[in-house]
Amino acid sequence: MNSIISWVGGKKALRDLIYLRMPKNYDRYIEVFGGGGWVLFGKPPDKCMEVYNDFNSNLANLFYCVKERPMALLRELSFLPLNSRDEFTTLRKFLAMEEFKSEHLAEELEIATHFLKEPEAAEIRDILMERAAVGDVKRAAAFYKIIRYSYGSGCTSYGCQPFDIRKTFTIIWEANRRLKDTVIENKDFEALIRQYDRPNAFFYCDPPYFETEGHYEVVFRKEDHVRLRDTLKGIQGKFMVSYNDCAYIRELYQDFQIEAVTRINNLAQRYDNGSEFPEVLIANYDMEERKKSMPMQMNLFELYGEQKTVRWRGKETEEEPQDT
Ligand SMILES: C[S@@+](CC[C@H](N)C(=O)[O-])C[C@H]1O[C@@H](n2cnc3c(N)ncnc32)[C@H](O)[C@@H]1O
Repeated sequence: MNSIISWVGGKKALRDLIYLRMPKNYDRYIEVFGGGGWVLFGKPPDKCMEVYNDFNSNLANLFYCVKERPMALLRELSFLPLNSRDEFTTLRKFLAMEEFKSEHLAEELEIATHFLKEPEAAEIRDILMERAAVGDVKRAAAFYKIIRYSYGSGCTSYGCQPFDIRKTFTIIWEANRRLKDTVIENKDFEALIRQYDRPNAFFYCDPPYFETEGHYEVVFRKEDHVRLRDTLKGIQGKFMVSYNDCAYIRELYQDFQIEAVTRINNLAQRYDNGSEFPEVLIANYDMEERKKSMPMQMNLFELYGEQKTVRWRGKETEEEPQDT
């Protein structure tokens, strides 16, 4: 199925290539940089443990509410018609907390600060803030509308295309069923990977692309690319990372299997028919293992957007001619 939202960097166009390159066996699937969750939504639920994570608390809260509070979310959405720029601006302010007042939260924080000494007070404040971050139906509805109505789902400018949000209710119900057994997390990638790492874990990582980090609300610095590589380097489980194809990322992951793939560039496609975007898939296991165990005709999948394969042999890499 499709995700309930478009998301900058969403992997709709790449996900068939990704499924083919996943490990044959794993007993927990963790989507570390969840975003719109396109890869997760496109595959049948894993029988094993499945985790969706994103450090953006609005996103994690939205998916949490779709999973746990679908009725309340739908009620909130149908009470909130939004078809004008003014309403869009109001919702943005609401999300930026400029107009968001949770009386109970404020009171709880005040009590914690008044009656406890530091560092205990800080610890309790963190717990309260973390709890407030998920399960907030009003915020989830506002965020969902912002995405649906903003230009290119970028959440910053009004898309000017009036449409009835109630038409999307069916997909919210579908998503509710799809997420039934999925754990929703709102953590920084390093804490998440450490928490879920086991020998049979599989982490799919789709971080902000190198030099396009600014497209997201959550700050991702250049050092974070190195921190991600270092975290993954030491894990017991398997990982796959998707990135834009560039020298910096190839150098950073030179000790792993790197495969070049291309997909249609959705934005450029509007102006330049047929434009493709070069990307890489990187893994600490053999990405061919699933394909090798499939019947020959499955290789038809590879006709989609594939340029060349770089095979990984320990530290040595070797370019192979294009698959035909
Ligand atoms: C390329 S997008 C993921 C797109 C997703 N795969 C999809 O198909 O929709 C990258 C995501 O990483 C999230 N992110 C940024 N910094 C993060 C961090 N430190 N830990 C976890 N997630 C982070 C962003 O909020 C963003 O949603």
